[in-house]
Amino acid sequence: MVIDILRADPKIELVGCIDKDPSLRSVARLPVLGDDSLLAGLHAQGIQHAFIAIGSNRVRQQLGQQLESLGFRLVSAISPFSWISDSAQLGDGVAVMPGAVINAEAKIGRLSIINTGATVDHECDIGEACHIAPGSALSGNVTVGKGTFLGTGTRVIDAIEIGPWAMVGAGSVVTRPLPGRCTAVGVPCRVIKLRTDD
Ligand SMILES: CC(=O)SCCNC(=O)CCNC(=O)[C@H](O)C(C)(C)COP(=O)(O)OP(=O)(O)OC[C@H]1O[C@@H](n2cnc3c(N)ncnc32)[C@H](O)[C@@H]1OP(=O)(O)O
Repeated sequence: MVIDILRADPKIELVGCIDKDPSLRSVARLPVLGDDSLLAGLHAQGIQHAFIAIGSNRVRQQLGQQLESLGFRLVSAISPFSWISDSAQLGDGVAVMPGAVINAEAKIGRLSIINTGATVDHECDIGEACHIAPGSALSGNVTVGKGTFLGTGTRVIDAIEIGPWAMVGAGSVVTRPLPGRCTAVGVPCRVIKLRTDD
């Protein structure tokens, strides 16, 4: 999906993917150049930009720090079929997939994913390395802490606060604040686990 979006951007020339699987030759017709050990050399050869297309919020956040410490700048992959308000603010390295809508004065933290058809309404504040899965709908003034995952079709009523590294099950309707590092599911959404991991 990210390759499709980046290919549609005339300012971007894709040179290849990095992957830890040595048997992988290409992804969506883009060659796999090798594993992470190539990164420093690629940067030295003049490749200045990278995008991290990894689903795990924690791994994406860690790789973001690693790439920036090597000197890469993180580009964003914004689908031309999404809609983003002029007054919204997006951090570096975000993915905004087709059909996503980001409304007025919303903030999207670096390395977050706003997936297919998800809507983030006015003045929402989404932290770093979050994933708002397909078809989710966040009403106005919702705050989502860093690293949090909202499963497919999550609904959140307005002005709710969800803590960092939370996991919200697909189809949940969040009507009360949720603590950090919880797993919560259902309609209405209830906490079923408090975790120590990210
Ligand atoms: C483009 C893309 O593909 S983006 C990826 C999109 N992916 C998703 O949206 C996946 C979302 N993931 C889920 O909903 C998962 O079920 C999770 C994260 C909530 C599961 O968390 P786990 O900690 O593994 O929970 P587990 O599977 O053990 O289930 C615990 C209980 O919650 C229930 N449960 C799990 N998910 C849900 C859900 N979405 N809604 C309601 N109940 C649920 C289970 O039935 C189980 O109930 P039981 O104890 O009565 O049997």
